Amino acid sequence: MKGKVKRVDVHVRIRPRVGDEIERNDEELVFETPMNGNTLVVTAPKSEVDEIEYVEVLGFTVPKSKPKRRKTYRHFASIQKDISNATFYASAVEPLVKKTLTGTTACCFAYGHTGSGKTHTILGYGEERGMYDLATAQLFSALNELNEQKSIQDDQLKVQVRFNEIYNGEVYDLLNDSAKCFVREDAHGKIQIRGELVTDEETGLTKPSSSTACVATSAGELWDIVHRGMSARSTGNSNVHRNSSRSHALLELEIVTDRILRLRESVTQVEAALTQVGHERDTLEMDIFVRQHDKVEGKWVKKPDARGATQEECNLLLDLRRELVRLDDSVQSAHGAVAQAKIDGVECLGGTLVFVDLAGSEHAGSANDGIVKTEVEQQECREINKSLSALKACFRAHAKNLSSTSCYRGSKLTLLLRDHFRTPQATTMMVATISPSNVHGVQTTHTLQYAQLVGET
Ligand SMILES: Nc1ncnc2c1ncn2[C@@H]1O[C@H](COP(=O)(O)OP(=O)(O)OP(=O)(O)O)[C@@H](O)[C@H]1O
Repeated sequence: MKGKVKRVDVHVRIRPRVGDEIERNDEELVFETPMNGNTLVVTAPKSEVDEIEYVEVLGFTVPKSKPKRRKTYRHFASIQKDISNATFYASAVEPLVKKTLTGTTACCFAYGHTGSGKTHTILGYGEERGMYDLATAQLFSALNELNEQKSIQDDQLKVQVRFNEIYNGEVYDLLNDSAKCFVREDAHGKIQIRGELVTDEETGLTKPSSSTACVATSAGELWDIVHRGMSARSTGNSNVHRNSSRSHALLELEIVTDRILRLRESVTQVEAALTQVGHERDTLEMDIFVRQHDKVEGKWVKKPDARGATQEECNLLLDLRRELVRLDDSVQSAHGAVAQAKIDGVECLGGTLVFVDLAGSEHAGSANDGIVKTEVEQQECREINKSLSALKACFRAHAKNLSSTSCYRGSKLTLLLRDHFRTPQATTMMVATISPSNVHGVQTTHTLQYAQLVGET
């Protein structure tokens, strides 16, 4: 059932009936896959509401229009029914891990309504190993082989993990007790997730703490880190009582070495010093300016008797400006050292695999869809819709290789994904999970409509 490979591949995964669906003996939707398996035709079972009803319109008796029982969805890379996780992995995720091992970025999205099989696919259950597990096993098997040829400890390949949750337009660090984070663009246009401002006791420099990044040297260690994040996701923190099905979870796995991590830390240190000195210079220049001017009707007007800066101030300004130029050079060379270490290292260094578990598709309807919702739930709906629309626009930009970055500003989710999507040769796939039960027919329609829009990019 495999189809053509595109930059954004959408795989539909249909699970068997489970639990209540079997007990209630739910009727099943009929799935057909004509046209090389890229198209899915879904037919709902016939029911009483399908009996033709007649209504009076302008004095004429006409049949009442009904929602169609048979719907067609196109543009899928594959449609897979009742298959094991291992089979799904081999066809849809293994190629992404291979891409990561060439040093580029691969993103894997999971979308579907609550209970449709996202967790079963991504995390697995019991004997059924999930995508995280199978992917990390494949990653570490390749890294261990490469590490055997490396005698220097600093160059041993490891995996750096970041795990964040986006709920109601805010970002939370799942590896730091769900602490709230801030998304910023640094001076080089890179997206950074930052925590609160902290003062370094040794240097006295104030800098934002970065979001937690844990380093794993084996698949077992990585699995423990992922589990820690998953349990933070299900419990939330004391300030925010959120429901994981209404949030997006973003797990980033990057291939690194101690050498790269140390060089990056030195970049952060120099950048913090640059910011501090820049701040001192700006404050001094502003003090001089304010002393020389009066504010008249909202405008700054130079005082007739304004005196220039003192000799001491001039000297200090000169020193600060010289220091800024020196630090700017240091930042450039620190960045250069990181880039060089990547070039000197193995091909896979910097390769990144990103898993995104999207909010349940049942929350992506209209905030006022007739179902009674609290104000918080309506706000959650609006945020989910906003982020999914922005994501769709970014998939489109990604597929067309567009250079514009404006679509990524549409939501925190897309802002966090921006650098991944824009990595040269980055690839993306989405798994849309659905249940065969007719009871979930409406949610299945939502999932497939969104999946089709993404697939046609
Ligand atoms: N492909 C599958 N084969 C067999 N059972 C499955 C499959 N997918 C899901 N299930 C079963 O269906 C049930 C619901 O699946 P799962 O928990 O993965 O849904 P979910 O979409 O992650 O829901 P939630 O958003 O609540 O976490 C589970 O008992 C799971 O084992």
